[in-house]
Amino acid sequence: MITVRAPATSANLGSGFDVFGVAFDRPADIIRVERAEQTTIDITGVGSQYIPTDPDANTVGAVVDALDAPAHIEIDKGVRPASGLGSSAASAAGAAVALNELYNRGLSRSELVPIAAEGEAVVSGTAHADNVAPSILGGFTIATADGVESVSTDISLVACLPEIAVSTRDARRVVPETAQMAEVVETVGNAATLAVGMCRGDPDLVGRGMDDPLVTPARAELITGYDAVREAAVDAGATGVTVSGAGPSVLAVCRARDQRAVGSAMLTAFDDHEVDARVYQTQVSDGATIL
Ligand SMILES: Nc1ncnc2c1ncn2[C@@H]1O[C@H](COP(=O)(O)OP(=O)(O)O)[C@@H](O)[C@H]1O
Ligand SMILES: N[C@@H](CCOP(=O)(O)O)C(=O)O
Repeated sequence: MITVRAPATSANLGSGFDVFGVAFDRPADIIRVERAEQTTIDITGVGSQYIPTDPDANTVGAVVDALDAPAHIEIDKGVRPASGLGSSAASAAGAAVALNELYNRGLSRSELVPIAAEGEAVVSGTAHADNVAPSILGGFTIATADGVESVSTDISLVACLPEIAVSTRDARRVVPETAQMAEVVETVGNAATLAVGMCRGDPDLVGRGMDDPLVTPARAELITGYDAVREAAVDAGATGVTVSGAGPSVLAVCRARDQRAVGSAMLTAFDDHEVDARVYQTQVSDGATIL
């Protein structure tokens, strides 16, 4: 049996829609795989009652197919589904790393990224790799059609997960189909600023680079209290705030010393809108680990 811990992730970071991602140190999914004639899936943990065990509907099933690696797969969910914290991706990433090991396929971590992304196509309709890339490789990742880059960095994060469910499939429907050239120019500038900030470990640059005039405003409408939560986080010291992935989690970047205050301010702002929430104080961390 092979056991893998695959972390939660936050995709987009505002200006890097479908491209940027970061790995968290927690929460995480634990994936256990054993060789079998036919693939079967058992699921426990947070939100497991909402996740299909049919391999054709679960993100790990697509990974089994892509690696031709039938197995009995146990998924212990630490990452709540429909959270904006890469729940479906954590399982797919963990399964890709575990099955590659179980069947000695010999693929590199980078080569496993497009394979795990096939799992995302099952649930969201698009094989976007911006969650599976950091869950497999760790760090800050840039995933494009031509490959994936990963940078280790020391950046503190706060993710606030409200008791609201937003499916990635639904949240992709609100993304505008066209953009004005001025919006494209602004987004390119912000994305470049963010990437430099990650390389330098500079929370001010990262926060400045998270602004996005295209996707985030449409997604924010799906999150009760988003504007108040954003404002509260900034007042408490966050250098940047955006929707985590497709939402409903809200992601803040800050200095380590401000993490507690930022988290507390975000919780209070959601509470003011009668939304229960929980907070993860985390930092950009390693990818999937074979235990
Ligand atoms: N292994 C899995 N883990 C989590 N969700 C899964 C898994 N397989 C399929 N799903 C489905 O994917 C959807 C959640 O994925 P998604 O909407 O992308 O949310 P998240 O942002 O948390 O990844 C749910 O409908 C869930 O049933
Ligand atoms: N780029 C995707 C990311 C979805 O992330 P998730 O954590 O919400 O699954 C998108 O924005 O649709």
